[in-house]
Amino acid sequence: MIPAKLRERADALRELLHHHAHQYYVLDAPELPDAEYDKLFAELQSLEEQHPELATPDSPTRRVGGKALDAFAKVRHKVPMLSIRTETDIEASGARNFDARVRRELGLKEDDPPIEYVAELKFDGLAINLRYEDGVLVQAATRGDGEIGEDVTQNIRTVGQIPLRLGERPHPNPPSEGEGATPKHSLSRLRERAGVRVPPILEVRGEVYMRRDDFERLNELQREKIARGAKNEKTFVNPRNAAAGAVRQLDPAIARQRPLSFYAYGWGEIEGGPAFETHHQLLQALAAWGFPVSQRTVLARGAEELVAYHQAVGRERDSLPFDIDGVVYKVNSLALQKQLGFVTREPRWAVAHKFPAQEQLTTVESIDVYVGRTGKLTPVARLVPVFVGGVTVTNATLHNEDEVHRKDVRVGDTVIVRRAGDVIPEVVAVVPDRRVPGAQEFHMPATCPVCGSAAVREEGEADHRCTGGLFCGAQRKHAILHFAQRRAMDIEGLGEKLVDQMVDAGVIRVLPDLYRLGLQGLVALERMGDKSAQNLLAALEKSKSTTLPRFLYGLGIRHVGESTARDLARHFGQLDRIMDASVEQLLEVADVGPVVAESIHAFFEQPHNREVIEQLRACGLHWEEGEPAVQAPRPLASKTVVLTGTLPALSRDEAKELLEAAGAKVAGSVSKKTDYVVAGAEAGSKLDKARELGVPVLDEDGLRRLLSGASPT
Ligand SMILES: NC(=O)c1ccc[n+]([C@@H]2O[C@H](COP(=O)([O-])OP(=O)(O)OC[C@H]3O[C@@H](n4cnc5c(N)ncnc54)[C@H](O)[C@@H]3O)[C@@H](O)[C@H]2O)c1
Ligand SMILES: [Zn+2]
Repeated sequence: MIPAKLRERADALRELLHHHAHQYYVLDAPELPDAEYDKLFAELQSLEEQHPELATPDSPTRRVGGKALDAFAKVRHKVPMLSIRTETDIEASGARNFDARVRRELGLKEDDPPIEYVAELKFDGLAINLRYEDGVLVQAATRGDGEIGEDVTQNIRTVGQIPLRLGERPHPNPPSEGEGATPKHSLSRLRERAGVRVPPILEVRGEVYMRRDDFERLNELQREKIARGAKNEKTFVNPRNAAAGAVRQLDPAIARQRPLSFYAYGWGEIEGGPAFETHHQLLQALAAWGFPVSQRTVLARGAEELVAYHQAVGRERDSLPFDIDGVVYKVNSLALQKQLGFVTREPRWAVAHKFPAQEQLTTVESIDVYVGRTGKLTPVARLVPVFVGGVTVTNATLHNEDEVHRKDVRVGDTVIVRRAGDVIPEVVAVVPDRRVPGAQEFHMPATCPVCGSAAVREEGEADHRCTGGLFCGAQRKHAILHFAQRRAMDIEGLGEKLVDQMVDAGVIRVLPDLYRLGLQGLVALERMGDKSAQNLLAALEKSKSTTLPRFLYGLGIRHVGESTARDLARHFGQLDRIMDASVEQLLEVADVGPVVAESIHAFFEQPHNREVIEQLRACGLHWEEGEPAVQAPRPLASKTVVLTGTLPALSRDEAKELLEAAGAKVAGSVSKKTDYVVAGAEAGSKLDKARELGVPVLDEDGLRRLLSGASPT
């Protein structure tokens, strides 16, 4: 009799695994990290092995993957698409266990020669079966439950690396360097061999995946869309998920925008064509026919070469441009593969040997806000330390306030953390049913946690920024470098290395410290010779005599580039007038819009920024000041004008320039908001529209009267 407790546990596990497999395979929306799923899976597997009476025919341990979605046409695979047994022991013994098992099953003795394997990367994407008839791609299908998959041909056709037609030319865009390029040697060798013609029926199997850089870019794009208020958009938790979502997308137009890649590693039905003896020969043929085959696929003899491969790939894993979750060993000889055969859902001749998981569960201890060198505020989750992607992670970025709210991350939450490659660790999702009661929603602070200046978020921007650029400790190095650059104060010899050194040594905290340092202070710096110190002092002295536009630009106010600095200087004449200008007054400057005006205003509103400017003046920085420019009359400010047809004397551009100089906005189409339409010869639909809406219509004379401020009619 099996204890009721065990039976209940097995039932509970099956239910849990069913749920999570459905989320993962069918909905592309996993709720748990793979490592967590694997743990539950292994627990059920061992329960069922110890008590075979517990097993049910529909147990997740007996099945491959998920179910095909009804939205897709179903494809019955000619040759089932199986799963691969996972060797969970991530140490060397994983490879040795597999080799020993294979040898045992083949009845080999200890002194029999080592078995030859093909060792491959285990790409973390989505398995696809590509069917070619007479060299033409006719169908692409997902694995589904292994027997029946989904027809995703339309979407797969958008993947550039998948050849649509074989044999005529090499595949259209071979991956650039390193990974993914078809091995040259095998290509040429195969071309020389006789009988490499493409079989009339050929099913190629491989992994559709998304490169990490493509994934990061895609998510960045998604975040921007969400920041701009797009509904129904989301970020993806990992490249596998993004790839699976793209392939199983009902709209091929969307699939086309998702950058996918492909590696071939196997085959299904093959009819006609050359005969192959080994897995490796077939891979080489696939490469010759134009499929991307990984250059990291190697032949290995015996267990120790598998161990070496596992270790070598493990070291390289972070620097690969895509995610892998392990390596796969396959018996090379097709005859031996046949002899070994299959168990329920997996071949006996292959095994997946995993690496440490790149996603793990942990808890958020606090959410801190980090200030970057340009003043950007980034919320960062401090985590209970967790081993993920091969290192211990203690914090993870949350990007920005919207991201925190969208993922709804709160202090105390259990979260999935991902660390892959050299990308900074990220909180990808919260596990909702593990939320502690009373967990508080996160809010971005209103002030910079480093310097206390106001933190603002501009319209249409996702990020909050510190406005205390001149004073903020986080922005110190950046502010000094910006100030010193050639187009600003032009302090020769004050480069990045020196600024790092000065700030790190604590001799410079704010800009004016530069001018107070003196020879002694400089020479005290490591690696600073007398001569360089003298030169730097001279450069600093020289920089004191500058111009208002240079100084303004050097302050590093957000959105104030060189040309805006010039416009501001010309318009106001004096620094104090700029510092005291209201947003409305700033808006009067040509080319200064609301965002720029707000930014300038916010900058000078920070007392610390003003202090720094006063100190700089006290250090002797000076420039010529002038009177504010007399503003040209702008009789057409806030008017909208539409031009149509050909005017007798003025070209379209000239008319536009005159109108804009008078403050008018020149629009491309007529609406109720249009104040005037200026119509010349052969005016078309715009003129009709103006009449229809009752918008006043002027000729060139009328335009001139309008520009002079007189009544146009
Ligand atoms: N997070 C969750 O909730 C959840 C749920 C279900 C499954 N999973 C994850 O899915 C995985 C298990 O399932 P599976 O059956 O899809 O895959 P698997 O681990 O059994 O491996 C088979 C798959 O590996 C892929 N593969 C990559 N490189 C290959 C190569 N060189 N040769 C052959 N195959 C290669 C193919 O897509 C193939 O279908 C586990 O990692 C599990 O954690 C996670
Ligand atoms: Zn700050």
